[in-house]
Amino acid sequence: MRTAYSVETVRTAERALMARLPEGALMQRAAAGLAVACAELLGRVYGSRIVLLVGSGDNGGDALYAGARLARRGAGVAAVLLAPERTHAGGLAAFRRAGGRTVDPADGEETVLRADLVVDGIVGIGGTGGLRPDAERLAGFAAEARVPVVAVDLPSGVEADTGEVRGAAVRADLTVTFGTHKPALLIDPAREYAGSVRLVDIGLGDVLPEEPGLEALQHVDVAALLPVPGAESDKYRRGVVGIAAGSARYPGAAVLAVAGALRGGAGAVRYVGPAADAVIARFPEVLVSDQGPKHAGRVQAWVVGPGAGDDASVVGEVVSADVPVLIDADGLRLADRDAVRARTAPTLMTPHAGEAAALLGVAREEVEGARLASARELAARYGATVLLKGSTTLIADAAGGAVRVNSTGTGWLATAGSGDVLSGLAGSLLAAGLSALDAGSVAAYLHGLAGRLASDGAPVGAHDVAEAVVRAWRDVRDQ
Ligand SMILES: NC(=O)C1=CN([C@@H]2O[C@H](COP(=O)(O)OP(=O)(O)OC[C@H]3O[C@@H](n4cnc5c(N)ncnc54)[C@H](OP(=O)(O)O)[C@@H]3O)[C@@H](O)[C@H]2O)[C@@H](O)CC1
Ligand SMILES: Nc1ncnc2c1ncn2[C@@H]1O[C@H](COP(=O)(O)OP(=O)(O)O)[C@@H](O)[C@H]1O
Ligand SMILES: [K+]
Repeated sequence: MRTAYSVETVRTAERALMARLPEGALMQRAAAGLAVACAELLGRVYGSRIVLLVGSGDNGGDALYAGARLARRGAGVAAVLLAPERTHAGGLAAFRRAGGRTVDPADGEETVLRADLVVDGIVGIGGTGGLRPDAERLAGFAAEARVPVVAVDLPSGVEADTGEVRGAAVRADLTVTFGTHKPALLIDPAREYAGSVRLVDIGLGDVLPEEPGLEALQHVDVAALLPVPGAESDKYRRGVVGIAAGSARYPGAAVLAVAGALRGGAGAVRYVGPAADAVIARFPEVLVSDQGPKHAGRVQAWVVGPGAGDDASVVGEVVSADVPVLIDADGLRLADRDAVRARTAPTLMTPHAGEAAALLGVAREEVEGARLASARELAARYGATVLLKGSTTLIADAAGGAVRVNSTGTGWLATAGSGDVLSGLAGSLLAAGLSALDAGSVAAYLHGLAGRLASDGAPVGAHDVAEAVVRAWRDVRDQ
């Protein structure tokens, strides 16, 4: 499991750890890891030109100590000091002792343009808001120079706790982060600014609380959650998932949701709705009914909404069922909030940013810019687990606790109908007995991976993604 902690938690843990260690020890660990990462990126340290962008806090201190290490290995290291009189004193002294030179910000452009590597030590977890104008100017030179940029702890200018980017921020190729990931390194849009991320162990693990703010499942975690039939299993014990989806206008949504459901581990898939002919023609193994959900026979979970059109009665019937329910697409619009809140069995809602925005009464951009807060808010309002789709998918429980984040996907998944596959897949996992949080996060993980496998860098259709779920499943199982 990859985890991220909030700034407040990191600071508390750092204080606890620092109390046990000699002064400056943590910063030295951080700087040592940072220097190693820079050296690896450069390939050859001796004779290389490195420019440090140094802010007035400890983030700049890390950069200076790492710069000192690199200077001792023969690099030519220059530091552009944004606030010379408030620069980390110990770091600056060490940097100068090692032969590093300081540069006035006025000469920053020329220095940065000639660099082989730029180290962004402007601001880390102490930053708020986008970069200030003087810092933005320097970051602009680095972008212009097209040299590799290594961010210290975080790309400067992003909001550490939320992944929001409210103004200018550094775009890094690599971010070397200390002790633990910060939420911004896992959530878009900030995640995109971080480039690849390397975690340096500074000993924080022992003092961080058990529950993180954010967690990202890895192959091994997903493998442990996959439902596997035992010797005594039969199709009913494995779970039956009901799909109430599709309409005369959108029969394809039903087919795609069923396609996802067939690959999610349930023992049987029931379909109810007006697209039964299309479903059965494509998947003869599905039990179809043209009666409403109440008359469809027993299921262990329902999926309602994909391509459903305007039939609120079906959504109402499903929402009143006493089994786990996944609500997607049109179902989100049609579901009565009080009825959802009144449910006692788990509810998983799967909006994309536009649907979440409509439910929250805000603009789509607002949700896209503040994904974590939006997912949490929606979960609280509906008393449900919310899976917010997008380039990074977030899954938040109403009760709070760690929010799951998934980034296995690819932009190629932004194709019509791929969300329908996801809802069927997640519904099937719900029927197989996973909690809403686990079903949502395992489904997002497999769906994202399936998208990558199916696409391999080329366009895919949603049905390709559904078919590739089996390969994703095996890939996870065989890790
Ligand atoms: N604690 C530890 O044990 C360890 C901590 N470590 C390191 O310390 C970092 C945290 O250091 P920190 O607390 O000094 O804050 P930091 O991120 O340098 O920022 C504060 C400065 O930024 C400025 N500033 C703010 N916003 C800004 C903006 N938008 N644009 C521009 N500037 C802005 C602000 O200026 P001011 O408001 O004071 O004028 C202030 O001077 C952490 O990320 C990690 O790298 C590691 O060594 C491991 C051990
Ligand atoms: N840029 C992206 N990177 C990764 N995954 C994405 C991206 N854009 C969309 N997706 C994923 O593709 C799926 C699209 O679902 P959705 O928006 O509901 O589409 P549709 O309604 O057409 O089925 C979601 O699983 C979403 O997380
Ligand atoms: K930084």
